[in-house]
Amino acid sequence: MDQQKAGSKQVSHKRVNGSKNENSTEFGGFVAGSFVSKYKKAPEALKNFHMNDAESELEVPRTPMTPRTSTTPDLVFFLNKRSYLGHEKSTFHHDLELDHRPPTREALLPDMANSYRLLLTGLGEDPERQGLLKTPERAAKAMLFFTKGYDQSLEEVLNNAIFDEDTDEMVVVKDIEMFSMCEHHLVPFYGKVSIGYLPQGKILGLSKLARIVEIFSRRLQVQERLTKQIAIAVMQAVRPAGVAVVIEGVHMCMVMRGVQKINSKTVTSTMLGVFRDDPKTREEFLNLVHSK
Ligand SMILES: Nc1nc2c(ncn2[C@@H]2O[C@H](COP(=O)(O)OP(=O)(O)OP(=O)(O)O)[C@@H](O)[C@H]2O)c(=O)[nH]1
Repeated sequence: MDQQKAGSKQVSHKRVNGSKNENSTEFGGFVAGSFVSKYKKAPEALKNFHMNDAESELEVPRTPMTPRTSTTPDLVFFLNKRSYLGHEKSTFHHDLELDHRPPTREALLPDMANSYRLLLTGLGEDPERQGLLKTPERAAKAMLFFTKGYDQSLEEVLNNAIFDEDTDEMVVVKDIEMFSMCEHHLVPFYGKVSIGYLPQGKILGLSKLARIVEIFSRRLQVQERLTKQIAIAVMQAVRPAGVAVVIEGVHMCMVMRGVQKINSKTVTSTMLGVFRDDPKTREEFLNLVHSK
């Protein structure tokens, strides 16, 4: 993953004419209703599952909140439908491509693989032919990797890499590579994320900005929500005077199928706090993002 981020650039730049507005963060506006109310119809195990406070605060409407199976044996049982397997017994444990911590969703793999087997049959393929024999398992693992962000929390990812620093200069990390999955077609969209914030006494470990991108991009997404979630997470992590996020994305659902526009790019932005209120601060950020 670190290799993946090798192309990202960090810029620290003095703020010019940026006025602070302590009361202007819009962060609270995105807080959605409780987890339980979203899963009213879910089985008991799911209803009783509690996200940690940090993550639930980050949720915006329509965000899928996949339970984190690592800490909830009952939930693993529910998802696995057959029996609860401790992680230590799982044959997938060392095989899974998740790099952030021991895999937690391996209990899903058999059911997911069966679904892929059905899919292959639906396509008119023979899942028993040699080339496809292991495809359902491979595809299931790949899908878990593409959505590994459901298994991550902001708190864990930040790992306390928040430092007291007497600075109010703009920090920008730009061109962070991003890979996500379109929630409408289950095909990838990818692009670059640029994040800026104006610290007020606290700064964030630089790599953590890229890790925040991973938490929210490795899910089923729409680009608008992804942009907003990243901004809110940075706001929550260091309570800066403002956060700006710009994403430029290419959606394979518009390239490989459908309207088939191979050169189109989608640009989304979220501006919070001083970036929203002060045009000069916003302009400074956008200039830094667009500079070579
Ligand atoms: N706003 C937004 N739309 C997205 C995103 N990803 C995919 N879409 C759109 O989701 C829409 C789904 O539209 P539908 O008409 O229900 O599906 P469809 O028949 O597959 O649409 P076409 O892609 O136009 O063929 C399409 O317009 C996609 O371009 C995203 O990140 N943000």
